[in-house]
Amino acid sequence: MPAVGQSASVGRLLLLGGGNMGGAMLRGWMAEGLDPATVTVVDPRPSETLAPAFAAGVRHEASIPAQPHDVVILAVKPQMMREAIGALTAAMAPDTLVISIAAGITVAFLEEHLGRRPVVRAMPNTPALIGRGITGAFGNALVGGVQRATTTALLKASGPVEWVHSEAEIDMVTAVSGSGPAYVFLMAEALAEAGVALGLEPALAMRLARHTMAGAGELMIRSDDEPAQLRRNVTSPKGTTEAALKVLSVDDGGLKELMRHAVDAARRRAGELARGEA
Ligand SMILES: NC(=O)C1=CN([C@@H]2O[C@H](COP(=O)(O)OP(=O)(O)OC[C@H]3O[C@@H](n4cnc5c(N)ncnc54)[C@H](OP(=O)(O)O)[C@@H]3O)[C@@H](O)[C@H]2O)C=CC1
Ligand SMILES: O=C(O)[C@@H]1CCC=N1
Repeated sequence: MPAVGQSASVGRLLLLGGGNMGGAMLRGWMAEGLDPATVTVVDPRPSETLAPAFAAGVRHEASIPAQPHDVVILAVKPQMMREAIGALTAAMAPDTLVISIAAGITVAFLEEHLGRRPVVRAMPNTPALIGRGITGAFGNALVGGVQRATTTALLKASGPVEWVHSEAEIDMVTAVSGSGPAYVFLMAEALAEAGVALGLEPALAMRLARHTMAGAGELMIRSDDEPAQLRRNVTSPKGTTEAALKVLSVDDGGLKELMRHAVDAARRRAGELARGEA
């Protein structure tokens, strides 16, 4: 799969929503060599982090331009989607590929408002900001090999792309990896706060927590061992880790059960967003 900058098939690209995720994706494409002149960002108030992209030649529009694009990426909040895509068909041809990253927004909703066309639901996550994300993707029946290759070329600038077989799985991906970075950051906050409670100086406790989370994360990616084995490697019999893990109860309930509840709440929330609940 060529990098997006070498892919001739991407064509003219319209990014609707230049916020956190839209901006992160745009920076990834530019880092991979995508020609800035092929990209238009539509956002009345785009993130300031997009200023270098605009300076490099990415076009900025406050409203949807009436010129057809080959690929449209929807990166506005789910609650804004209906309003934001109202005039979008003016920027599309019948075969324009639509890629939505909005949590909960269904293929059926997009087909209803944009017509029957190739539609991909994708779910990236914020480590995309540093090219270390992971994205789940699902395409409707009109997404064939060409559209799949274009989508993969665009999404893999943020990290690996995992195509799933059913749309329901996208809500599950959202709950696990889309929202997942927040769970990791909460764990870092909790670890640092626990260190402070023991008596460590706060800045030191936070450095210890950040590096521990980041180092353990990197080890999980680079090691051939499963996370459970990496955990066992830290846990000396009758040692300090064992004492802590008894409190976290890793094997029967505890953190694992809490995580199941949390992830299920995220998945159910995706369903509420799909039903248009605020
Ligand atoms: N943040 C995350 O971790 C992830 C988010 N997502 C999904 O990505 C999407 C965007 O999220 P995120 O980037 O965090 O949100 P942001 O609020 O950072 O970005 C959305 C951008 O869209 C702009 N906007 C609002 N209305 C319109 C409109 N009518 N036309 C064009 N642009 C508009 C917003 O402007 P203004 O701020 O002025 O309203 C903002 O700049 C969401 O659907 C979310 O579900 C997916 C994966 C991870
Ligand atoms: O919280 C949200 O709804 C979005 C989708 C996944 C991560 N952030």
